[in-house]
Amino acid sequence: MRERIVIANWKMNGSREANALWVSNFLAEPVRLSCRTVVCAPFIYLPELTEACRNTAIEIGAEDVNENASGAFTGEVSAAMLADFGIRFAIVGHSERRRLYGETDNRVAMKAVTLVKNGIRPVICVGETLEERERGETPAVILRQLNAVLAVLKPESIGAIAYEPVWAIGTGKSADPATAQTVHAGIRARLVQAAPEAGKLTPILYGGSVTPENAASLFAEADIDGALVGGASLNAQSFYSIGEALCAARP
Ligand SMILES: O=C(CO)COP(=O)(O)O
Repeated sequence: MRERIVIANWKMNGSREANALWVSNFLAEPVRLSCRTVVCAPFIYLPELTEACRNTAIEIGAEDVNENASGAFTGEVSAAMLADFGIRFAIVGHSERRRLYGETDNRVAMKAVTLVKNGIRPVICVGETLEERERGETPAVILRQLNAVLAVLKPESIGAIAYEPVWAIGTGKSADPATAQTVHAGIRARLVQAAPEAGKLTPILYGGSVTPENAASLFAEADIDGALVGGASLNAQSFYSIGEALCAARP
């Protein structure tokens, strides 16, 4: 069976005090979620969060990584450094990184490779802009982003693919479940083409204005195996509710 995962992407939010409160609020929920639960946070908080979540159901991930092993890259963090702190997941290719910092498909693929080399599961984001969708380019854009990764990694090395339509991120306008499922099915088909067995097992997450209200309808779709949650993940109870919806949809 495919793994189910909910991932919080806190982006550039949080404080030591707010993070500690988040963890205690999440752990105060009486039932432990049966799906994998990951919190991706800014680099500086990762060691403290890792300690706070040791022996709990929460795993800690990074929001990005540098593609190089080490050297003169001022301000950057390598995969080996993340591994040194026991980090098991990292997001790469988030649309904010692609758009604001000019990350190319190839650079995203290199980041995924360095993570795998260091035993960290890459969560690879793909997604089209509104203009690309309106021009009917969604399948081609997703395939281009996915192919760059599949050129250097086998599907079994990919921790998860996250489909995040850029127009749905932070807008309150989630993709409707059928629209998301169509893209997820296309991603699944490409993964299976690359590896007939392993491709069936790669979790494909949806991200973009996921809330406790719309989560269940998204998770009812056959190829939506979880969520990458931004805004709603800043509230521990909301993020827990999204996890609950996933566990209920795929017991
Ligand atoms: O970018 C996202 C997660 O990586 C989605 O953000 P929102 O859930 O705030 O739309």
